[in-house]
Amino acid sequence: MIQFIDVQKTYPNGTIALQNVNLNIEQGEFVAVIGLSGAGKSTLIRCINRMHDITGGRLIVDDVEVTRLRGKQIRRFRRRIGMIFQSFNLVTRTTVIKNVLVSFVPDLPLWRKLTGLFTKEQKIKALEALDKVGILDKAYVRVDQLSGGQQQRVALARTLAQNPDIILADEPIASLDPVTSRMVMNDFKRINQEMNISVIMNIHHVEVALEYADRIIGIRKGEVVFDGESRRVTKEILEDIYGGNIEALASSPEEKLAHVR
Ligand SMILES: Nc1ncnc2c1ncn2[C@@H]1O[C@H](COP(=O)(O)OP(=O)(O)OP(=O)(O)O)[C@@H](O)[C@H]1O
Repeated sequence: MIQFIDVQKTYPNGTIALQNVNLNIEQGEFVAVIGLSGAGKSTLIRCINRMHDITGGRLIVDDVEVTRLRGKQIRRFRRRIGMIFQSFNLVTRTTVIKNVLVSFVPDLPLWRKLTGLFTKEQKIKALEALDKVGILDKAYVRVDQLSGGQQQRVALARTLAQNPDIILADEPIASLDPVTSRMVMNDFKRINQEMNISVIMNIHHVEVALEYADRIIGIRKGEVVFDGESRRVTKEILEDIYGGNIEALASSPEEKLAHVR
């Protein structure tokens, strides 16, 4: 379980990114964090694996007080938490399988990871992870020959090979077209349901968030202004989260917000 207790985050320049955040996220939940640009979505997600340090309150992940972790403890802790970025963060000039194998040697320098020798067992695990996201046939293809959606699946496979309890996804579909976005979201959903991995996703596409996530956390100016099941989200709630400006959410709000009552 992930617990935010009165969490505050103020950046060194004085920007208050999070305030009074209280949340409990159970193992296996699929949570989407939504809100305007600058609301604090990324900060909230990145505090969970200590990419950012909170400046007030407490953050507890499965009984571990995250702020108390030091050095190696942080690295060990992060191995249980996969992270997916908008930009995929892959080494594009090498093969898919090498990118996945990287997850087995998190503490080595990059050049060792890429030249490193891996055991048969690790290779099998890497191939299994690629199979889970449907790109086993691309294992020996160079990453720069893949589409954006396929690259995001490689990133997902790399995270899966790490055997995480939690996957944090920071705008994972922001650079993908709508069809590919759905394929990647289907992967997230399947992984969440079949492997009971918690997914906490920061996402701009409200209609996708409502369709795929079980729970929505709405953030405005660093505060949680909505926290509840996706099916309970109404236009009024969206107006509250987005400061009354839901037309700005989409070029065609009627279509995009079709799931909202
Ligand atoms: N490293 C930083 N130093 C100072 N201020 C920051 C830093 N990172 C983010 N901020 C500020 O903190 C606030 C929250 O930013 P954050 O990136 O969490 O928002 P967001 O909701 O994820 O936005 P977006 O959707 O545009 O990515 C913003 O005002 C932002 O300018």
